[in-house]
Amino acid sequence: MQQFLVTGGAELRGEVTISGAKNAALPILFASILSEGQVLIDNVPELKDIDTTFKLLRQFGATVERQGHQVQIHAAAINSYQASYDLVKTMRASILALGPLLSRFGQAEVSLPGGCAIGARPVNLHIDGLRKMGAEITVENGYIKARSSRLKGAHIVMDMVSVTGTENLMAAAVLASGTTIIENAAREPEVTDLANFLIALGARIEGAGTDTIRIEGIERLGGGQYRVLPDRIETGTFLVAAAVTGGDVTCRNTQPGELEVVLDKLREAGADISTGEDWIRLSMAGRTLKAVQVKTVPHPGFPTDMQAQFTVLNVVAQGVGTVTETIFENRFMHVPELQRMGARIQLEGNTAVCQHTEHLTAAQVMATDLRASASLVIAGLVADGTTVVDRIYHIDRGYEQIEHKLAGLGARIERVG
Ligand SMILES: CC(=O)N[C@H]1[C@@H](OP(=O)(O)OP(=O)(O)OC[C@H]2O[C@@H](n3ccc(=O)[nH]c3=O)[C@H](O)[C@@H]2O)O[C@H](CO)[C@@H](O)[C@@H]1O
Ligand SMILES: C=C(OP(=O)(O)O)C(=O)O
Repeated sequence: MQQFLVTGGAELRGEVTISGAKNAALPILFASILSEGQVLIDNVPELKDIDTTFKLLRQFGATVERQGHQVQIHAAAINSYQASYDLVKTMRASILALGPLLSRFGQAEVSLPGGCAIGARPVNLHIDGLRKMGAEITVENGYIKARSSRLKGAHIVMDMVSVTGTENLMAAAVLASGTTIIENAAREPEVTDLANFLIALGARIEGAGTDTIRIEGIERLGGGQYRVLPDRIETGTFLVAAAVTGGDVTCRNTQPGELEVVLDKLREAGADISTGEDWIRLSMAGRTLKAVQVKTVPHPGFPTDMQAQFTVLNVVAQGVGTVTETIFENRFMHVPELQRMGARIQLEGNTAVCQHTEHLTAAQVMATDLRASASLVIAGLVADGTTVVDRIYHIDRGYEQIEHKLAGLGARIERVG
């Protein structure tokens, strides 16, 4: 099994190019099933999760061709409607096949994704919404089995804000008959990106990015081209890495407007931040890093996908900081690993109370999920000695070439095994 060896002590300096957003590329790739034509998608990151999505799309019968960050998909001839457990278990976002398959072909069988390290992560909202649109759905032998004649537009009020739930229902509604209104919809930029992709293919969608989305169903969706938005979580991860190492890093090919809360928290932590249309520069320039209080909430609030990284920031910073997780019930698996590196963190319910730790020390630590892994790498960048991060297949799910990008900024990091 591969590991990262991270030797602490180097200040990160220089420029890094941000990849396309995993969490936008995944729903967009799955939603291309809705189109009878050829779809060309650009800025698709090279990630394990994207490879898994290609495998699923090919199993359904679509043709998928990738050239670097460009992907061409043709889903004219689908001949299988099943997303099997062996692939779904490696990537929960496979649930995003459900709405598009059902909406275009009237049938879908998707393995229940099950829980993961960060929580139970049920998919009841996806199922309830599709039922409201007329689907017959049973859950048997670990599979969601859905059938329908043409889906019908519906008024859906989501009980909770769900990102992939909103995406699945919005995508399904594109080919439904009549109008669908989704209330209490997720407002994440990735939801808006999916809507913009579908609109580029001819869909009629209004309100994406607000909590009420209105979709007028159409008969068929044509081909088209689209460019995936930059990854705001990858951007935030590099900015935190720059901040804790006392560095000066410019992220290129990103969108500052998607990261407002994260940038505000970094400024509050003492970083000097400047931005342009598609870049963000963070400079510590001898400034003192100060602990901050963060609480995860749906967009436009502080993203749960950034809390593990801010836990490390708070440990390195002066003072006492808190990180409160309100989205997932078990997203603190990085805490015991950071404690093994000497981090002074106490868990009080859903809050991690972080105290300034003068010296983090290298240790062998284990990645448990994607962002937890990123936080361990960041901790390794400031720890005394060489940290060994195990099970880095988690990090490969969502960070493109992280070791090369970090090394380009002066980090001492090596992939072994
Ligand atoms: C591929 C992708 O985009 N993943 C993101 C997506 O995950 P994902 O879309 O899976 O997360 P959700 O927004 O659905 O989850 C939010 C909360 O709603 C609950 N819930 C969700 C659906 C449901 O049917 N029932 C239910 O109870 C979840 O357990 C969780 O407590 O949004 C999360 C929250 O921003 C991010 O951390 C993930 O990176
Ligand atoms: C939790 C994440 O992804 P997923 O929903 O695919 O598990 C993430 O991107 O941090």
